Amino acid sequence: MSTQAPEKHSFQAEVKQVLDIVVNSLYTDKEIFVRELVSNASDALEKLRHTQLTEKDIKDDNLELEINITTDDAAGTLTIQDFGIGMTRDELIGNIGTIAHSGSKAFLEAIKESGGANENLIGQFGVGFYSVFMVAEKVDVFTHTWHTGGEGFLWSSDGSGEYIIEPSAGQRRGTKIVIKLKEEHKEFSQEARIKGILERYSSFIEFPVNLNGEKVNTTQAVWLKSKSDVTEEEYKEFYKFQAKASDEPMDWMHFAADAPLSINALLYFPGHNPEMPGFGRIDCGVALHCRKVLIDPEPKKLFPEWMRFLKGVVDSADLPLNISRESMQDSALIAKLSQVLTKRLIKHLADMAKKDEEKYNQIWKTFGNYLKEGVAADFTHREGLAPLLRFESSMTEAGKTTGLQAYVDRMKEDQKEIYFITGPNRQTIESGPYLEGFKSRGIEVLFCIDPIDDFVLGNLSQFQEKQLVSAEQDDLELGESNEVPEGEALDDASTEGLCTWLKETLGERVKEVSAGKRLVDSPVLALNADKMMTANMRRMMAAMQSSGESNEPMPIAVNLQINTRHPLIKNLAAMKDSNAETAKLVAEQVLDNSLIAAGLLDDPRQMVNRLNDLLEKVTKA
Ligand SMILES: Nc1ncnc2c1ncn2[C@@H]1O[C@H](COP(=O)(O)OP(=O)(O)OP(=O)(O)O)[C@@H](O)[C@H]1O
Repeated sequence: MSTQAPEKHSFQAEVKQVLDIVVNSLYTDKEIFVRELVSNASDALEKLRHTQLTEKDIKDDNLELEINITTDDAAGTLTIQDFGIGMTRDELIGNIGTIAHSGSKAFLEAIKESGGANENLIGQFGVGFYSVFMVAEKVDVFTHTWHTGGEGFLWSSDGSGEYIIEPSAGQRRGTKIVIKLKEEHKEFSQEARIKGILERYSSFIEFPVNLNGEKVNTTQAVWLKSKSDVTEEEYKEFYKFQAKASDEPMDWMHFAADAPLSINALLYFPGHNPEMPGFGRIDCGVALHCRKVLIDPEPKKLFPEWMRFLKGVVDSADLPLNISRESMQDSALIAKLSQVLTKRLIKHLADMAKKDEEKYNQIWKTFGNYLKEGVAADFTHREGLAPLLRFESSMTEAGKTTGLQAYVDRMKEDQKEIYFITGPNRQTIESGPYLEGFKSRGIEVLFCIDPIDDFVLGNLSQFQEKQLVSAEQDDLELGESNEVPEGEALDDASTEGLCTWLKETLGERVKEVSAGKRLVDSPVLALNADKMMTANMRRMMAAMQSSGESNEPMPIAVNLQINTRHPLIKNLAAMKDSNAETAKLVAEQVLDNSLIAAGLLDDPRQMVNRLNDLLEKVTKA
């Protein structure tokens, strides 16, 4: 028997804030608290089942692993009891008096950012239990931990700011939550109301759920059934239950195999991207089971990092039941599981891309960034993932994409490389000078509009033994143009003279100046002299540096190609001898124009002053 007296505690400041939001504004749909508490009860039973595998001194070991719910509309109460793991006094304080999860702060910020109520947030940040205070006048939590040596406690609160904890003798193992309902929410003490909710939310709970002594769920593991026995509705409902989601899944993959491993997997593509910008990486949301017993709800090594957006369940009868989460991390079995499932998922996507392009495009729009991350970082599956990449290109309509395979299929026989151009959007790429040399030769170019695209293609480096090459690169062999260029070109001597003069005049700012074959309409083109770094990589590195201590612009090395048919270049060739002072200003300006088109001009101030000088000269006449 304990000698501890009732103790009053204050909720942690953050809990008070969370409570305030949860109670006053978060949910319009009050009934969600039932789902939260029943799911906590189920988690507690799951933990107990796991503990039973390794521990001996389990209190009330003969108790059924079940959830008992009772309603009492005369008293206006609802009681949810499980014979699960229970809580010690410290666990009570740690789990439901404070928010131990670092998620609490993120939750509060997410609420602020999203501008208020958002039901998706609650599951993600683990404030589930507190939802009970939307409907409760008072909540009593009676609990006894699983260990025979432990004690029973009562935790009690009206949710306003404080709670009490006192010893409570005669408790059975597990947790019993007695909810005294607010007058206006008495409906939740009616059996019919609760039954309706349980039928919707609890049908997938792995333990019997009894309402006033009658079982309401049909204990079933959807992932172990054969595909033909599961309806579309069941798949969707199971997703909502498993991922604690309120949206519908975009797609799912239900897969069973006996060799090389026994695997049953049900993997979902959520209805939206679960990773919110600014909130860091999410953890893997696919739970690992062994013959229906939960081994780990968020196994770290089950999948490569880029697959973290998936939800669902993997069950393998080959896993030892008592495998610990730690030893699981290094298990060869897990590595094998991971390999089989990852390959299978990639195949699922490849099949979808072939059979249902529209659906695949939707998946690509929402989860494409994860697949790109896979290509960039997952060496093992890079080759499998590469055909799944999608880009706009010079041969697609705006907003439509193409894959690398389709690009290769369209390539002309003499084209050896796959080309890509980086830019902030399609319009900028199309109006820039880089594309014209490709267009005039009928060569397709992929548009890298997402800042990480050229990094991804750089890492992939080749597709079907064809090099992936940035169109900014200087030494491209594009072959002869199909278009007959207009106008006379400068003769060789004048061209050489102009190139030498430009190099002297522009000094360190250019590495080489030459007459280029790529240009059709533009006077000059700045080409990347640095093979290792595209202009976009340079921009990204500059952005990283400017957020650090150094603000020095990164050195630029460009090779300048001139279009010897362009009137501006021809005029300049003459002007350098007749009016050297103005010609120098024009040369500098022409270089800056090409750097702007390349996205390489760091500081436009000098250019603005020079333009003013030039305008002054023009307006004088
Ligand atoms: N019936 C229960 N038995 C044992 N422990 C419980 C029970 N209900 C809650 N807890 C403990 O309280 C913690 C907090 O519960 P809460 O519902 O607020 O968040 P959570 O369940 O961790 O997160 P989420 O709701 O996102 O799953 C749980 O992690 C668990 O440790």
